[in-house]
Amino acid sequence: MGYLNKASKTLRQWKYMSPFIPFTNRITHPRFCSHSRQNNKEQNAIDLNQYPPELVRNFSIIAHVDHGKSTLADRLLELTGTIKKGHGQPQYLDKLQVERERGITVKAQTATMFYKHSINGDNISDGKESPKYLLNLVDTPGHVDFSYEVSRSLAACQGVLLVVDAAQGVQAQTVANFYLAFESNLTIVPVINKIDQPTANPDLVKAQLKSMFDLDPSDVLLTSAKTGEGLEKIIPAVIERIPPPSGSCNSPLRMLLLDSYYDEYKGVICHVAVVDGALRKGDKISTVATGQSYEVFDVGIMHPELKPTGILLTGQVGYVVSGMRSTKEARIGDTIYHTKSAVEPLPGFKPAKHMVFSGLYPADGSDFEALSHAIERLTCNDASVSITKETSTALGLGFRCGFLGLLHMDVFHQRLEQEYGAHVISTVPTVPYIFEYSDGSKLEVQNPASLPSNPKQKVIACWEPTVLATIIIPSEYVGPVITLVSERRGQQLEHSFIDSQRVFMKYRMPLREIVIDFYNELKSITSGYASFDYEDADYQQSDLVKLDILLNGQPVDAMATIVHKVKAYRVGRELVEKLKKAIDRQMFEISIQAAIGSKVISRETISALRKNVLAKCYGGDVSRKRKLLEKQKEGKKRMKRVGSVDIPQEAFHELLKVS
Ligand SMILES: Nc1nc2c(ncn2[C@@H]2O[C@H](COP(=O)(O)OP(=O)(O)OP(=O)(O)O)[C@@H](O)[C@H]2O)c(=O)[nH]1
Repeated sequence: MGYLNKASKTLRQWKYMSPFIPFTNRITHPRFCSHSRQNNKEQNAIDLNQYPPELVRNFSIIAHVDHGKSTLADRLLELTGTIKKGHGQPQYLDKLQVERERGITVKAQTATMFYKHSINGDNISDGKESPKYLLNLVDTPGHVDFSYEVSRSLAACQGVLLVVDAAQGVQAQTVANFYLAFESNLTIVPVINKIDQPTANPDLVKAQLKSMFDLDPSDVLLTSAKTGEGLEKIIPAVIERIPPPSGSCNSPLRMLLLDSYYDEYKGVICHVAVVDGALRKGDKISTVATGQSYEVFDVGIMHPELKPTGILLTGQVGYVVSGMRSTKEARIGDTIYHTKSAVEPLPGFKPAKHMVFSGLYPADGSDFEALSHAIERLTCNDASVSITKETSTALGLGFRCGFLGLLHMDVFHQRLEQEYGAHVISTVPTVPYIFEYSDGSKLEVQNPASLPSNPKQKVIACWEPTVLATIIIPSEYVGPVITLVSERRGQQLEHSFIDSQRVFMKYRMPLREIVIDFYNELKSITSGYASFDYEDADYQQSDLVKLDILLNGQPVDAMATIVHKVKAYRVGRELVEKLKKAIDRQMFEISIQAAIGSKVISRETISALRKNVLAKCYGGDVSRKRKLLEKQKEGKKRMKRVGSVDIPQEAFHELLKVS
């Protein structure tokens, strides 16, 4: 997290505080124009014509979570004068609330910097100045759920700074990110950061980098983004080791669409990398996906805020504002070209793979329209979520959403609540299963409720998605970790020592087993020392059953889940026990049952009793009584009535914890 997140947050805050100005009025609106006038001045200041591809370097900072990417990015921005010194430390107050609270980066951010440097004297002996380089830096998220952001960012780069914490050494996301960069043929500049820490052991980390990735210890840079030690060597290394972009200046324009978001004043803002040719303000451009033509109203760089330059040239990374009305028109990975000159599309990206699905319903059924609006706006800035409408007998109208992982799902919920004030109930996350029936038909199931409990056709086979999981731990925790992973049906594929104290393990595991609480458990049994990463693998055949939850004999579709047969009894019992604790006593007795088909496998009963919120309120303080009743009314908004049973929102949350 760092200044780059702050810059995008400021832009978004400004957007939400301002009254809506229709798109068509934006170009002539006084506020828009004064912004443009100011930007025109800046436009004069930066002439991108001075930066042919050989003076451009595009690089990402990649690392395991918390190894210091964003802090290092802040320091590089300060060093190049892109931001003022001192911005780096207190930036927390200005970041996205969700990122600040969790201390993680969620979205990759790009910034352009300028730096004077001479490579081996660069023939500047006859009094000429060192050439100035244009550097595009991309700060990426570290968490596994957002590795899609990392792989997209790498498409605009020719090299990476692979940052490793000097005390923690190589961790699971270091391995994953190294291979992402390596497979994309990028130049890797290894950086050992946090050398100021008392437990730092750079020599050990150098040895790990050599043994795991064959990186030469003499190429490793040592830094402390905190004290500033060693930072001066980073940019020269970027310029000298990372090659310039290789596109052709004389070919027709081809730009890769890296990301897009919606701004109420400017409309859709696309982040692009110019692969070939040049783009100018006023040009007519089209996208390969839609073929629609747009005029370029504004083009520039992120410095780190949007700075118009009127032009973007081969190898440069920047932003484009055209007449696009929705981010749906700006498909990430698409190729943009000059409308009149047809081009061969760029390879683009693999589409984001949704690993986890969950239902999202308004806590108060009458808020469906508001939730729908909030989701639509949020997905404009997070295109990696898939959304389809669905209906639940228990919860009414809602949405089935696909996420990149559980953290991504949590972040999406939190942003819906914090940025749009939407109160939602989410159903137990599930993974996409495949069921095959005796008539040969196959059904992909993203919502367990859609699977008939007593199907007409016999199920002859079920498949579940698996992942290749990487776990790195100190050797003393090997025993407990092996026990945990085998309880979660993992098959060991690899087990090796990184050095004398740490072990690298690779498993094939069912995705379902890691989405629910696996990482927390892994952290807790290893006193927080384990690091974990996964990539998706194939489907495997598995013995799966649908587990229904019934309240007073009525199945609650939103609580249905699919589990492995051997775990069904334990999961059924735990679900029923959790629900018993979470549902308040009501005026009548409530039976809670878990069932497979028509067979009940677990049951609990909540005895009848009215919860009297005024019970502890002695005497006649009317205002206090009123407050309690109001609070109860507010609480009821977050209740769902299934049949005659009121289910609090927390009951749905409790179900998320049963694996
Ligand atoms: N001692 C020390 N702490 C550092 C250094 N660099 C970063 N930190 C601290 O490490 C923590 C994580 O730093 P970030 O820059 O947010 O790490 P990150 O890799 O960007 O984290 P994610 O984006 O969530 O993956 C913060 O508390 C930083 O202040 C360093 O060189 N020395």
